[in-house]
Amino acid sequence: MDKIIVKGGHKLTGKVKVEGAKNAVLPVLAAALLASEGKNVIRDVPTLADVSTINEVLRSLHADVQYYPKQNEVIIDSSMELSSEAQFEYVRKMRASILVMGPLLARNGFARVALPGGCAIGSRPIDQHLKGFEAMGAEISFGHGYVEANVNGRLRGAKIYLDFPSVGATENIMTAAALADGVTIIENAAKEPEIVDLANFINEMGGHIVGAGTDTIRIEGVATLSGTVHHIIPDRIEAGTFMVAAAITQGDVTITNAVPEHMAAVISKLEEMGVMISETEEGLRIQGIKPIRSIDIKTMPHPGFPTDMQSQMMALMLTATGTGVLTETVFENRFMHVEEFRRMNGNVKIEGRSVIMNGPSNLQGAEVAATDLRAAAALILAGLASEGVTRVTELYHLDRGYVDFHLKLAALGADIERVSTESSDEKVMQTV
Ligand SMILES: CC(=O)N[C@H]1[C@@H](OP(=O)(O)OP(=O)(O)OC[C@H]2O[C@@H](n3ccc(=O)[nH]c3=O)[C@H](O)[C@@H]2O)O[C@H](CO)[C@@H](O)[C@@H]1O
Ligand SMILES: C=C(OP(=O)(O)O)C(=O)O
Repeated sequence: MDKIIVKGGHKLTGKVKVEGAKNAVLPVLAAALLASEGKNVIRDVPTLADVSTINEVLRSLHADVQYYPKQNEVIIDSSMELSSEAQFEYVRKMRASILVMGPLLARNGFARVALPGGCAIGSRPIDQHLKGFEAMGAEISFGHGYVEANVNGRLRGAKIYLDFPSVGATENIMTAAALADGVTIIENAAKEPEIVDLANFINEMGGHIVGAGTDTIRIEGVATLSGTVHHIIPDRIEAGTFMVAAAITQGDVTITNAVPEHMAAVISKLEEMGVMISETEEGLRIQGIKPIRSIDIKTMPHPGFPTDMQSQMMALMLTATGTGVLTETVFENRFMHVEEFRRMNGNVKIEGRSVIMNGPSNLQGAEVAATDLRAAAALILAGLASEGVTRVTELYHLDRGYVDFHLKLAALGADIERVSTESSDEKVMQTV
């Protein structure tokens, strides 16, 4: 098992490039199954554990998947007859495996997918996905830990109102509707940039989708979709994570390949704390200052403040002066990292769906365990600003969503390394 060992107290400076977005590439790779002709070539694919997992899911469904991690490219041929079953071993590893359900139902008229169940951040039901499939004429049934959707003939276009703008439900319904008979309207749809990327990809395959990025999406079903070449958008959460890394070390970092329009809420909240942010020719420049001000934040669906930046922002808020309140409204249980921050001497307490911080905390290095992938990044960020050495374990969470995180931080000047727990390298760091 690996560990990241970070010694705090170094200002980060320099440039860092963000990868293609994890939350865009997973739905796009799942949606590639819609193509019954030609091959899909997906570019700017980040080399993440989740990408390997979705590739395995697609292969288990009999698609031909060629992965070229060094070229950041995946080529998928899904023109053959596809299997309809996504097994538990994949869905358990990665919830986004549920996103094959829409394409399979559209292509085969039948899909059987293991129920994802809960995870470290909440119960995460899929009722809104299923409500959409049902409205399009599918019959839903459950048994032996699987959910099945079955349609007699083709799916039919329908008007679907989502009770909550769920990202996954919007994506699954959009892919199912892309090959349905007639027009589907999704109301109260999710508006995340990753939804727009998916709609663009489907349109590049020959689909007819308008309105992605607004709360009403109109999908006119087509008879067939064909392979295309698609570039994945940059990862706004990875970019935000490096913005916090710059701010928490009072550093001066330029982030290249970020799309500022995708990050308005994060930029605005960092500026409210006193962090200086400017758009330069090279990218987004972040200059941290000390002291920074405490603020209040509430996570919301896009364009609100993203829940996937909540734990990283909490690390920064711990170093701010005054009282700050961070409220999580998207997931019911995304505060597992709070106890780990307390182990680092963070002055933080949970009250219902909010966390209250009285700062600045005098953060101290400690042994901590990542509880989900953003928590993994957040604990490392807190380590950058702590006195002494922090050791972060359970790094399989980090590997789901960050490419070479410690190497990128080291290139910016962080004192950080990743060791296997069997390694004696750690002893060298323990002397500091
Ligand atoms: C692979 C991917 O893109 N993951 C992202 C996606 O997850 P995901 O697509 O799972 O997130 P959703 O937007 O669907 O979930 C948001 C909330 O809605 C609830 N819900 C969702 C569906 C449903 O049918 N019923 C229901 O009650 C969930 O339990 C959760 O509380 O969006 C989340 C919210 O921005 C991000 O944190 C995840 O990083
Ligand atoms: C919660 C996340 O991802 P997933 O939906 O894949 O668990 C995330 O990216 O922070």
